[in-house]
Amino acid sequence: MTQKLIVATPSKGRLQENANAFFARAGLELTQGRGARDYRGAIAGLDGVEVAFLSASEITSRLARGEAHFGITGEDLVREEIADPDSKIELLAPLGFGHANVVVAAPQAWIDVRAMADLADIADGFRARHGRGLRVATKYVNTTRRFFAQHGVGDYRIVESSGATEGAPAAGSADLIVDITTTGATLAANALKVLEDGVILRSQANLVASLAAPWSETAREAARVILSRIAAEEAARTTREVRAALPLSDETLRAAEATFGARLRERQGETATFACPTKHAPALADWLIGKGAQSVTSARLDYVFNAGNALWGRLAGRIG
Ligand SMILES: Nc1ncnc2c1ncn2[C@@H]1O[C@H](COP(=O)(O)OP(=O)(O)OP(=O)(O)O)[C@@H](O)[C@H]1O
Ligand SMILES: O=P(O)(O)OC[C@H]1O[C@H](OP(=O)(O)OP(=O)(O)O)[C@H](O)[C@@H]1O
Ligand SMILES: [Mg+2]
Repeated sequence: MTQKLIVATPSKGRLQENANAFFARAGLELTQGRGARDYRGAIAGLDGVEVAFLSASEITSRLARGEAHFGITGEDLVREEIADPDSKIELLAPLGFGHANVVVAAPQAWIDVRAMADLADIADGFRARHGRGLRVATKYVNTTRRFFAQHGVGDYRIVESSGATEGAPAAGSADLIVDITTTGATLAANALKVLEDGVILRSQANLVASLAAPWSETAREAARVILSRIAAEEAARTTREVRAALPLSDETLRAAEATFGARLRERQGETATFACPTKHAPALADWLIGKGAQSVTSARLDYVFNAGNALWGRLAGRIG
């Protein structure tokens, strides 16, 4: 049987737009089935691929069950929803969007509680005074249990909350919360503060591969092609082709590489073309002018394909 490669991508929420842009940059055009409610699609020009449009949380559980080969989801969800993630999935690449911290936050009015150790200290007295233990509102149940155990906080109860978690302390349904935050605006609006050592995880969206999925020949070949495009786009984005005419000694070339990470790609007469990390291209240009170049150009590249495909190499090593 030819089992297609299933790629799961967010169909709603914070990650959707950025995930679409990520695939588009890599030259992978996602097409969606007829109705707007159809959650299945394809990638233009790639036969062995089926795309599933799902929520980030559903993507995570399908990766764990091996019902999708690739998925885009937040690391926070991977750590929360998958027991022993290292054996079930591979985080192939952080994607630079969907940044959010999972944090422990308490009412600002709790002036004696600044750090996790203070929380451990008040937990016992809290029961004596209030006749019950601390209540923590969260949807990150497993993450909370692990983190509280590491910090010696034992006497508490979790109140599961799937929405408007930040409102729970003011509403009286919990004493503190564990939730995700980016700007901190929602916490501030609810008069909550993050404990000093209360950042549990700095999360971002990742390209995740399932180790449990059926890796047929068809799925492998499609995965190899997709990962080579993704790697080529990433290499292009992080590289500039910098060109200048000037006399170049071996010593100058060595200095360009050592100082700016710029490697000579081609030389024609006095004109040299360097492949330079994007972040160092302006400094390299300055430096080349200092060495006698009259003008320096820097050009973007669409794709840089390399014979070795490190992303695929890593995945292939794990799926055997
Ligand atoms: N404020 C935020 N800023 C950036 N990324 C976030 C933010 N909130 C959540 N995320 C990331 O996006 C993931 C999905 O969250 P999002 O709120 O978009 O999901 P959703 O599809 O709306 O589902 P839910 O209804 O459970 O919130 C989170 O797990 C996290 O990785
Ligand atoms: O720190 P901030 O920038 O204020 O962001 C934090 C908020 O963003 C997310 O909610 P979202 O907007 O996704 O709504 P939801 O709770 O309905 O998912 C998260 O659950 C927080 O409530
Ligand atoms: Mg949300």
